[in-house]
Amino acid sequence: MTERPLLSVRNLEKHYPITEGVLSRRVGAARAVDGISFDIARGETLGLVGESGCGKSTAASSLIRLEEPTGGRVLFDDGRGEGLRDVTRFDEADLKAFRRNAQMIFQDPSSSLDPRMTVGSSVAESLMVHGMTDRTRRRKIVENLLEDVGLSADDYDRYPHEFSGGQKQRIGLARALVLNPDLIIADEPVSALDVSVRAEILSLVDRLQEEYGLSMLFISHDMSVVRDVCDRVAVMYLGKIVEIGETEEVFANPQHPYTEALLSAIPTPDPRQRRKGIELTGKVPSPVDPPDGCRFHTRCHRVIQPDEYDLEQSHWRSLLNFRDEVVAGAVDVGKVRESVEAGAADGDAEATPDAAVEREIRADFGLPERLSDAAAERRLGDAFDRLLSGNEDEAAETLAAAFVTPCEESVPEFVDHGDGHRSACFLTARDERALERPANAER
Ligand SMILES: Nc1ncnc2c1ncn2[C@@H]1O[C@H](COP(=O)(O)OP(=O)(O)OP(=O)(O)O)[C@@H](O)[C@H]1O
Repeated sequence: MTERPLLSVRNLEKHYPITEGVLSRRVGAARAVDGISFDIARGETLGLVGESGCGKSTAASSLIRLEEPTGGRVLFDDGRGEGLRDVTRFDEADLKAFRRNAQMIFQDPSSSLDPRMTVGSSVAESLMVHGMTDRTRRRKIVENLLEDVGLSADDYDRYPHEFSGGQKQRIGLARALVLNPDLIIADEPVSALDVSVRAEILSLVDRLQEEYGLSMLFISHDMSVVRDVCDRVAVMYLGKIVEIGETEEVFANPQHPYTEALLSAIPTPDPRQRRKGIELTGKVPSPVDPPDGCRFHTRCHRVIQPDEYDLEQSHWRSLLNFRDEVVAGAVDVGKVRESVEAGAADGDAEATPDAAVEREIRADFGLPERLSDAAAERRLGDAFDRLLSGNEDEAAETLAAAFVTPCEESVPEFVDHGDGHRSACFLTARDERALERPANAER
């Protein structure tokens, strides 16, 4: 992106305090947004995508200061010739002007419509708040706008309950556009709508964005929606952006395993284009206690093995899942033993019950009866011996010492893949290093 951005978000943070007791003593924080940075150029749509709970809505409400950010800067060019100014330092007057210039569209359009007000009055309300006293003029502007979003001027005097979900979202768009903003933040604008009307609303958003020269932050958990409307996409995981780049490039050439997993979940009717669905196993972490190192390592299907092992990748993932569960005290050997014994009572007798219990646990975690790597198998066997003889703490210690991924030992930096495509994963960092040769080091 060469031109100066309209919006530049720098290390934005929003941490919610976790409190305890009658005195509300602060005992921790949910790091909902934990240092994200991105730019949006004039006329550009940036998608912010990720699973539910990764911090997308919090990012939106913090950058528009519906909630006060905990840290970072939000730089916005309000067109007054002063260039980028820091929204987080705006006083009331500046904030009012900013909110006129940066509007939000929500998932549920009904929530922002007063059922007792005609839709025309609802849309016209902010014109009045921002000083347009001429009623006839207000009505004219709103009628034109209603037509522009695919409704009719006559709808001005109707009430919200008379409209379908899709039509209400059209009203939401009219409300957002009435003050001629430069930036729209659309938070899951089509997720609550019937599939049949989603495409209509998305193409309307696309047209309006072009027509009004809008910049847009488009929040969605749905990669296929993002592909339809966004010029660039930022993939968010547990409060952090893990990959960002032009939509086409990220879709064609995803660099982060999390992006790859999200893309693999997109249904496609064309069997030639169908990607193999990637099943993410492992613990889903909480923003209150995010994992060390790369935050995705507890679920990553490509989690890196240390040099000392040479295991099938899915077995390495299973080993780490097993380690984490044993360390968390979540493997109930007694229960497995009971179920194995019940099976044996049904005639499926086993000579060595411990071996049967171990087999059952291995199967539960997707671990084979023997790992192909002898050293790893020895250590796993050792941990099983301790676990099955009731020494759970020792088993946990053995596993924690034997199986460590480099992904949990340090935080991956962003790697630049060109044209603003960046991702933060040790795998790509390693590949880039492997490609670097002294001969072209000066490039
Ligand atoms: N007021 C709050 N206090 C404490 N934690 C919160 C608060 N609001 C959100 N969170 C937590 O912050 C994290 C991010 O939530 P957020 O709603 O921003 O995610 P999201 O990606 O927009 O998800 P969704 O699509 O479900 O809305 C979640 O773990 C959520 O539980």
